[in-house]
Amino acid sequence: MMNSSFRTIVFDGEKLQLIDQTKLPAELCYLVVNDEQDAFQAIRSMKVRGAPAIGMTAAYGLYLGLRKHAHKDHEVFYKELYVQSVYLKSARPTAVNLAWAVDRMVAVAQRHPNDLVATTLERLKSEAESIQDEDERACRAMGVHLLEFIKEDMGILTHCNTGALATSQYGTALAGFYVAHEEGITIHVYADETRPVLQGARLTAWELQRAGIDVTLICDNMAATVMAQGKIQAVMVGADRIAANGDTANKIGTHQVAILAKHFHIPFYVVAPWSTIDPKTQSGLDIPIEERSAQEVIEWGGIQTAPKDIHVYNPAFDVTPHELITAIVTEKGTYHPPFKFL
Ligand SMILES: CSC[C@H]1O[C@H](OP(=O)(O)O)[C@H](O)[C@@H]1O
Repeated sequence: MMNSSFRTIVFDGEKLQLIDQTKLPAELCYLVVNDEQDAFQAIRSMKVRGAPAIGMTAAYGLYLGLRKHAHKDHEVFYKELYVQSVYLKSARPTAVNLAWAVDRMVAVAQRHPNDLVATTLERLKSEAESIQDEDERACRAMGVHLLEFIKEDMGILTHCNTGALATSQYGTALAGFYVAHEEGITIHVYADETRPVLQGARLTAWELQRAGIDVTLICDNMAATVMAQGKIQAVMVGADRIAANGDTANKIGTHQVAILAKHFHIPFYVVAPWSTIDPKTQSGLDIPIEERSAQEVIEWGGIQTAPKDIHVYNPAFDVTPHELITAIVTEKGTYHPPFKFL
């Protein structure tokens, strides 16, 4: 398994700790999550982010939140389970992994309606741990599958952060880079800085540099230039929700990278665990897109970078139409067009 020097989500059976990703790259520090409210805040404020990571955090948050109600009677406990699950799912709307993980926790309780509250709590704890264990295995498998598309000396452009910080270990698209590195394959990664929250600059650049993988940071508006210069042979990105027809919601700016890749005849790969596929969502038109605060756009680190009271539009994600996607790589294998996830 990957010899990463950090773990994004650490649960010791009692206490949940998360890397506070808003502090990176200046500081690597952990915050403690005590209950569902802490989990909600950590997700909403993007102290933890990345589709699989927010799902795992919500699962643990639900367990920790319900632990406070261990002494309540069965009916009250179940009511609390439903209230907390709805609350946690509302923290961020786009990444389906969040609702998927919470629904999986609720289903465990529903499967054993006659259990004592203490037994249900044990089941919830072990379900949250299973979600994390499965994510770790899925990430490694995605990395192995990606080797089919990664060749020696290749230049690969990525957008946002899809690494160990966004998952339990390895990541999704970045899993391919880590596995290639383990195999002794040299790659040259170009990381878009990813305005406005800078996941590429703050997180991807930090992770890959720390792992000894060759990474070059570029501003988002430089992607066409590096492609035109022949530096990029593949684009690999993650996903927050993949609709039944393959339309993919990912970090804002992904769609324009996909358009550029098509223009320059560069393959464009989406890499995500199976839990990111939402067969109930027919197409990208049905994916809810989170809009975030204007503050993210008009200031950075407390410094004003735009006129006060300027109109701001800040969608956190966009949808890449399936026609622009060369293949979708999951832990189960690689899917080529036409995509049909039922
Ligand atoms: C491995 S999924 C990563 C996914 O999450 C990002 O969004 P955010 O930082 O807002 O949580 C982005 O869309 C990535 O592709």
